[in-house]
Amino acid sequence: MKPLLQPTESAYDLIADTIADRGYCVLPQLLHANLNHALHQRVMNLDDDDFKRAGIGREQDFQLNNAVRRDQTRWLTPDNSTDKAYLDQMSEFRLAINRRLFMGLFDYEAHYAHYAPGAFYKKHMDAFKGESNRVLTTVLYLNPEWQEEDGGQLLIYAPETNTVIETVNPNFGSFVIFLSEEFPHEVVKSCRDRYSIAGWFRLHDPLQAPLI
Ligand SMILES: O=C(O)CCC(=O)C(=O)O
Ligand SMILES: [Fe+2]
Repeated sequence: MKPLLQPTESAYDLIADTIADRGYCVLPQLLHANLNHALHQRVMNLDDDDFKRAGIGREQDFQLNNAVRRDQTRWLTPDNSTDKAYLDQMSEFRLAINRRLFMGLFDYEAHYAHYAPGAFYKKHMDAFKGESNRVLTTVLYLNPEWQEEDGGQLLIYAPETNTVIETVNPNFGSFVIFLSEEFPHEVVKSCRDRYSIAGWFRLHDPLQAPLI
């Protein structure tokens, strides 16, 4: 894919200010329309076999897993040109946020997620302080013509409470960013096939390979 111009510097300014202020940010659009469309094509062309049932942390217990989440996932890899275009864009995003917020974001990992009709992901945290190096979560939604009654909303809760502060419909091109260690969230039961890319910016883990 050709290099993409979006997002603009002023979009990054807005995102950084909002994260610094509230810890999360919901954008109706972020990426270039061509990239959103390419990612949509890509996820629609993946076979069921390409996806794996998602697990929770290191927990391998099927019953428990099944009660908490029912989505299927597949990691993005740079050997696919569309995945690479998205990962490159997120690399630019990472540097833009680091320049503004000095968060020291080191790398990024992301997977496509498919919620079949009836699938959900119960209230959870993406990371716990000191236990993980995931610090900033992103979600890009790839669902044209989503209707309120299709369900599948992302609910974001105020830190350490049962109060929903944001309800996000998984509309095509919408992009959500939140501090992984601060905000409990859940995906309510989806009545339609629901597609997204969930990703996490991480800090450097000093126990892993040393920095060169
Ligand atoms: O798809 C979403 O709206 C959120 C997914 C999520 O919470 C996760 O994969 O950890
Ligand atoms: Fe999550």
